[in-house]
Amino acid sequence: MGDKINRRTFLGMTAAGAAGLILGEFMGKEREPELVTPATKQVANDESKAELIPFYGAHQTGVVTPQQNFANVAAFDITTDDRKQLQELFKTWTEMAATLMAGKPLAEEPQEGKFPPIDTGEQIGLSTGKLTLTFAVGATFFEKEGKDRFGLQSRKPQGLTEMPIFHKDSLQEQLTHGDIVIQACSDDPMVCFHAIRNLAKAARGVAHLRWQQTGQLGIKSDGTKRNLFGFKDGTNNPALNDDSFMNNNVWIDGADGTPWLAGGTFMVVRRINMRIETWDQQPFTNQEQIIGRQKVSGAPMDAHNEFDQPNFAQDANGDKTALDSHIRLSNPRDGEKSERERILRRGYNFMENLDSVGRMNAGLLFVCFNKNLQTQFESIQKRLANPKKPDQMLSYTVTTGGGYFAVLPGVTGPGTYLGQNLFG
Ligand SMILES: C=CC1=C(C)c2cc3[nH]c(cc4nc(cc5[nH]c(cc1n2)c(C)c5CCC(=O)O)C(CCC(=O)O)=C4C)c(C)c3C=C
Ligand SMILES: [Fe+2]
Repeated sequence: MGDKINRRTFLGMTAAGAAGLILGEFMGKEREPELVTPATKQVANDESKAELIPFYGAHQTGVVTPQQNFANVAAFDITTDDRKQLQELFKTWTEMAATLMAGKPLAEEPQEGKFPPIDTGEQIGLSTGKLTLTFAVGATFFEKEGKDRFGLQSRKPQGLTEMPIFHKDSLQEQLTHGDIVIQACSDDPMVCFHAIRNLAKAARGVAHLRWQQTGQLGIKSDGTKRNLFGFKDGTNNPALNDDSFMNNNVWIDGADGTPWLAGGTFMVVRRINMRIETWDQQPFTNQEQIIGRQKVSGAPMDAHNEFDQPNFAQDANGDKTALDSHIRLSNPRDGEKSERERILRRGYNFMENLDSVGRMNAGLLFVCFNKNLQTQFESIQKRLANPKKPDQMLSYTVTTGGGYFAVLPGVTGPGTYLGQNLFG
């Protein structure tokens, strides 16, 4: 950081504004020869070997990006009622996200000794681990307790509500909803943490953290990863390069009635605690019946290989795949209707300390993306949580948090920012 910034101005600004100014200066210098310190050199060397995920594009990253091994999902409550400050925060976050995903520090080193560091520094020397940052807004961003908070109420996407309470849910207020959510994913959990920490730091005075949830997958070079029930999870997800699927089922287009959201999608987050100890007492064959797939191979109950399709039409009574098994209720394969309902899942396992009664506090941070919350996620979820014929798995899970969010369209290039069409 040079001496160009008037310190009094810096100290008098909101943190978000100040960070924006500093970043703006930093970003503006990108084309000039950079000061290469041992720290930046180390990052550059590592990144030349590793892939960086490009920040700019029609869609945000972290949706169809192949899953990294770690996630940190953080929800924020907005604390200002000043629309301009909020808009400035989104500009700042845009620059920060572009910088972080490019593997660059948020401030040049060494930083000014008289002031708190701009960049907290724990990522120095680490590869970004294909860091992606995905920004989304909740229903209360637009309207809270009937109040049009920022003059944006009329822009609230149709169908964006607070996440309803489904049968057997036990939502905890401090783990649920939020005005804004940021999903950070990377192959290094420190990189996820660093990103969320610094984005939260830059938001001081404008928004503060409401909840934060980490998640992880087993580190495995290829193949479908497993959840904490020990089953392959993600087998029948759509292929990430299936553009036709993504355009039909995931990406929102202008025709959806919310032009500013074209290129975005809806994100569902469900923090689902799994009753690991109870599950572990279930016989092997029961576990397979509950899920509706073979445990080791991941194949359907009536087939041999993981990616074979089950034939439910030939198993009307559920002799092979139980009618109330998880996969049969999730996707009954009823033709066109089932195809239209399909979602893109991108969840992570979480494993925390014991809960207050000594059980393992572990489960699935379920994340999915879809074009229409009601006709896709909710339609599936209502079948799984139908009190008259619930998913068998519901006896082993309880959802304690999460929310519904609208993922903003991508930032197409420098000079534009996240949510520009929303504020504009
Ligand atoms: C409402 C959506 C879903 C929730 C919530 C959910 C929770 C959940 N799922 C598993 C484990 C598995 N899910 C599997 C498949 C699967 N799950 C959903 C939806 C929700 N799951 C769908 C749409 C599907 C695909 C069904 C299909 O098309 O066949 C599987 C099987 C392997 C796979 O295809 O991924 C497993 C295993 C857990 C443990 C869980 C909550 C804790
Ligand atoms: Fe599932």
